[in-house]
Formats: sequence, structure tokens, C-alpha cells
Amino acid sequence: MSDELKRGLEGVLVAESELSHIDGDEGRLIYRGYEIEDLARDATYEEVLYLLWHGELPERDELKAFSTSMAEERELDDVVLDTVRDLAEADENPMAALRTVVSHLSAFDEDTTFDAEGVTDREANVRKGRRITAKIPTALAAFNRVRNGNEPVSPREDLSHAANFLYMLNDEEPDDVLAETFDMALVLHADHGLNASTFSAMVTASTLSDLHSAVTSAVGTLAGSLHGGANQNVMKMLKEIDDSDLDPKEWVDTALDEGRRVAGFGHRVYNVKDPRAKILGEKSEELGEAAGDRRWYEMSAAIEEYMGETKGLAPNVDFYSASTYYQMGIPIDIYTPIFAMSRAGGWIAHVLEQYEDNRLIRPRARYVGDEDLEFVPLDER
Ligand SMILES: CC(=O)SCCNC(=O)CCNC(=O)[C@H](O)C(C)(C)COP(=O)(O)OP(=O)(O)OC[C@H]1O[C@@H](n2cnc3c(N)ncnc32)[C@H](O)[C@@H]1OP(=O)(O)O
Ligand SMILES: O=C([O-])CC(=O)C(=O)O
Repeated sequence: MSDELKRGLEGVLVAESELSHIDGDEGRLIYRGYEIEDLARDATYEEVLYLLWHGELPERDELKAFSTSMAEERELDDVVLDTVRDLAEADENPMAALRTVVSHLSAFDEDTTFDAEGVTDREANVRKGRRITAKIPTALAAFNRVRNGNEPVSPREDLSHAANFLYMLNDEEPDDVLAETFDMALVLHADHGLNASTFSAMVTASTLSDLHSAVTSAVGTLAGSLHGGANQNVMKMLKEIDDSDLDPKEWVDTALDEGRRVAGFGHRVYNVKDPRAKILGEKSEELGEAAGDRRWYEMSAAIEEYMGETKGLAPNVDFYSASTYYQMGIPIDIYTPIFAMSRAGGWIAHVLEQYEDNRLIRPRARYVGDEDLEFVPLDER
């Protein structure tokens, strides 16, 4: 047993996976062998889900059957929809609301079981995974509508996963640019090795707990500002700069002087620019160009340049997703739930993989507390 301490499990190999691979020095990301640039350009989110869950790219008829089976699962049970309304009316934080809803879904899933054999049944888990992935967008869009005083919009089966979400969010069918941009963002966020939320899902699954529990754990883990929560902090920063007299460099200097981290920079695995940030940066610029307002892209690019010069840090995926979503008119506090909406596909794929060859995940801590203390009964303390 090694006593070497690896804080934050940095660099520790804990599993074998066929799902995604990151080359942190080259800035390269692949899903099951396919380059992220190729998938972002040419594959839909549904194709990527099929790839992750079933191991290969689908043929046309396979994709059609898969997409239809997902679209048919979009409706929420009335009781779940009531919970969404209650959470929205209570002004719950959107990630907390999503965490509650994912957990609640298990009560209405016909495949729910807690016996050890049942929880690892691959076919049942693919069905459960399909339902969870299909219902998250419906719940999220309904939550956002209700908290703004609007009625939820029922899902449509004839739209893609991406287009249907925007339709339910805005009660308006998105144009092709919006639908394609959003679909691409979903593709880019679908999987990323053993990031913290995926690992959290795997730890939960490794105890032979069920898929809904694993995804619920993952939603809670993604929410933090060091992980998925950074995307909304990026947009808050851009707006703060825009509202102030400071230029981006001055804002960054102040933040760094105060010992704060600049959201959207740095990464545990990438030593260079995250390839997803490159793609989203181009999208952000295109959207600004089309709207005749390059402000958000230019501010972001200035921060990127300055962070590189002063700290040697490059942007991660959360940096340019922020200005991309903002220019698509998406409310800032649902950027992280949108990340979850996509990453659900990756979490489920990793849980399926974990169940295939399960071993309880249980590391150790080096004990640095007291020893040999004499116990004094309560009355004598
Ligand atoms: C989808 C995602 O989860 S991508 C990541 C999203 N999170 C963020 O964008 C939040 C900002 N970034 C960070 O906090 C970090 O870069 C993390 C959490 C992503 C990675 O952290 P780690 O691998 O643990 O790196 P660690 O925290 O040890 O940082 C290394 C050094 O870089 C500095 N650093 C890292 N990121 C930043 C940042 N964004 N701003 C300022 N300094 C930073 C740290 O202060 C530290 O400096 P020090 O050695 O002088 O103390
Ligand atoms: O891999 C990580 O640690 C964080 C990340 O970029 C992701 O989850 O997409």
C-alpha cells in the first residue's frame, strides 16, 4: 500500500474507460476515437449519445429509432411537473431544482429497482438513461417558465433534443442558427473523462446504488464554481466589466490582487487551451458579428490574452460557452443546468461502464489527527 499523497487525486488512474480521452498537452479531446472538432461540426447530440451509450456511430435507421425513442420520453409525469412548479415558485436555485427533479424522476420510472442485480441491468439502465436525458430539458424549461410567471410549454416529438429545448424555453421554434449552435454546445459538453461530476456518479454507482442516485450525485457535483458552475460566473464577470469603467485587464488585475480566481481559466488536465473553448470562441465571435455587437467576444478575447500573458493560464470550456449562451438569449443562471443537460449523457455512459466491471471506489486519507487520548465521560469534562 503506497503512502504517497495525491491531493485532489491529481493524475491518479482509477479506471479504464473507452469513452473519452483528453491529451492535456496537445489540447485534444476524443469521444470513442472521434475528434471533438469532427463531432462538433458534423454530429448531432443524439448521434453522440448513441456513440457513448452503444459504442459506435449509428446508421441512419438506428439513429432515427434512437431519437424517436428519446423524444417519446420527453413528457413529465404530472406529479414531477407539480414539483417543478413548487421549486420555481419557491425561487429555488436552478441546479438545486434540477438535483431534486432528477431524484424525483425515479419514483415514476417503471424500471426503478434497488436490488443489487436490478441496478446493474444494462438494458434497464439504457431505458432509464434515455428517460432521464429526455426529461431534464423539459423540467428545466418548465422551471424557467414558471419562475417567470409563464405556463410550461409541452415538448414536441418532431424537434431535435436541442431545438425542442429552445422551443420549450421560449415558446418559439428556434431558427437553424440557434438550434445548430445549441446542438453543437451539447455535443461539446457531453463527456470529459473522469471530471469531478462523472467521478461522483461513478463512486455512487460503485456501491451498487442505482442510476438515478448516480446522476443526482453528479448534478450536485457539477454545480460548484470550480466545475460547471464556472460558466455562469464567467458571464457575471463579463457583465460586471461591461457595467464598470474598468477595462478587462484592470478587472483581472483587481481580481488577482484580491486573490480571486478568474472563472473559465485553468484546468486540471489541459496545460493548453481547451479544444472546446476554441470552438465555442469561434461561435461566440460569429454570433457577435451577426448581431453587430462584438462586445462580449472582444472582452473575452482580451481577458484570454491577458490571462495567458500574466498567469500562463488558458480558457476552459466554461469561458466561451458563457458569451455564446448569452448571445443566444439564454438566462445566465441556467448555463450550468444546460451543462448538466448535456453531461447527463456522459454520466450515464460512465455508470454503464462502471457497472460492467464494478469495484467499490474507496480511497484512503492519511490520518493526521490525535491518537491515544484518554476518554473523559461527559459529566467529568
Ligand atoms: C467544466 C470544468 O469544470 S472546467 C473548470 C471550470 N472551473 C473554473 O473555471 C474555475 C477557475 N479555475 C480553477 O479554479 C482551477 O483552474 C481548476 C479548479 C479548474 C483546476 O484546479 P487545479 O488543477 O486544482 O489547479 P490549482 O487550483 O492547484 O491551481 C494551480 C495554480 O494556478 C492558479 N489558478 C488556477 N486557476 C486559476 C484561475 N482561474 N484564476 C487564477 N489563478 C488560477 C492557482 O491559484 C494555483 O496557483 P498557485 O500554485 O500559485 O497557488
Ligand atoms: O474535466 C474536467 O475536470 C472538467 C471539464 O472540463 C469537464 O468536465 O468538462
